[in-house]
Amino acid sequence: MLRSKAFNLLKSIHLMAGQPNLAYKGIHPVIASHGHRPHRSVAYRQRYKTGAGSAGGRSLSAPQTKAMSEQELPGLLILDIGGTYGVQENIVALLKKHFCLITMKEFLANKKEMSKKIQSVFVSECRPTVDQELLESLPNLKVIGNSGVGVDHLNLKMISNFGVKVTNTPHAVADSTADIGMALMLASARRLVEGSQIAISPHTKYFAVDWLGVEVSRATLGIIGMGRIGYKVAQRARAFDMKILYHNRKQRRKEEEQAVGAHYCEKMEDLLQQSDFVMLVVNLTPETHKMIGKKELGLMKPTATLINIGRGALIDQDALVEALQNNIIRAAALDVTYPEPLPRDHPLLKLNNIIITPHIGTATVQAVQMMAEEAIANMLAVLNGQPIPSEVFPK
Ligand SMILES: O=C(O)C(=O)CO
Repeated sequence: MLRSKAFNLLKSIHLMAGQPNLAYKGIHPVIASHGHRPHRSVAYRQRYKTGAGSAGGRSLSAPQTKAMSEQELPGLLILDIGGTYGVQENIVALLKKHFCLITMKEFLANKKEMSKKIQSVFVSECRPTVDQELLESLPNLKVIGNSGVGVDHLNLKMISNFGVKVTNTPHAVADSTADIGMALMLASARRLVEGSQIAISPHTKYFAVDWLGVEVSRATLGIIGMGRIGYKVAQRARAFDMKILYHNRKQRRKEEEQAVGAHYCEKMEDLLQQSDFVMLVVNLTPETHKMIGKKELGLMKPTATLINIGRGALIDQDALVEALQNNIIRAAALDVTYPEPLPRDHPLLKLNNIIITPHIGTATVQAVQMMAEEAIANMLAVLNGQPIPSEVFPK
């Protein structure tokens, strides 16, 4: 119901703007209009009322923003500027067009005054997060804008009890995360990391036959979680002539299934038994926690590879270590682990049939920019009392 409402909304926006209707293809106006260029389309401005073309509501278009002093803009709490957890300078500049930025340090130094000003918090996936103490000290907080799709680091129920909304950025992350899934699959299949290490090592005598890989082309890919990202993975896999299986816990996706020629497996077990590559693309919830354990790994082919671009805790890592050590499965390729990063003495790091990347699903110049834009649009919608493009609700 909600999905179809959102779909119709996006559809009408595109029609209004005289653009081809991309919404049905899963292409969000932000992404569709931006590509690699930081340019806002009319559709984007109308939709999110951030540009000169916006009408009705409180527009934060360039002239109005100019007229407002920084102090008049709604206060937005960010962790920091720069550094490991901080917001990058270009994103700071973007946020500053619409908000009066307050860093955590500034907030803590002057809690009394700052707490009244702060109406929104900008958080990044998996970063130090919003706890009860912080919520209690922000009486005017209305929205937490998460930059990223996964919100498992936020206690949605508790936040909602404070009357605060949470939003995420499912559209902005989809392409880059699907790309990293493909990159991990290809890298693991063709043993790219090992190959690179050998090529740059002092040994000059090496033979490709010593580290044969497996082919991705025409192999069977089992996608667990055919949501927006899973579907994008399937679209890419089609170009490799892969046979695509998928399993969704709740909802069969017939339209997407037909569009990419995927086969639905009602039972995850069937997918695990038949796939050469199994890719996890699901959110972490109590139901999906450790959904891949000893039993599930045991069902996979000994020649199969497990790829995880969801969250680390979807997999029982002890069981994975055992499976990789005993060649129960061929290999694993993980963009996510728990914790992140893994302790340096973790047994997963001692294996040679694994690739681990440091949660870089959305680590592209474009995705970071688009996530910030989507988060801004969400937060402004909440503050302006407008329909919220991507709100996340507690279960
Ligand atoms: O958007 C997210 O939550 C991600 O983790 C992408 O890698």
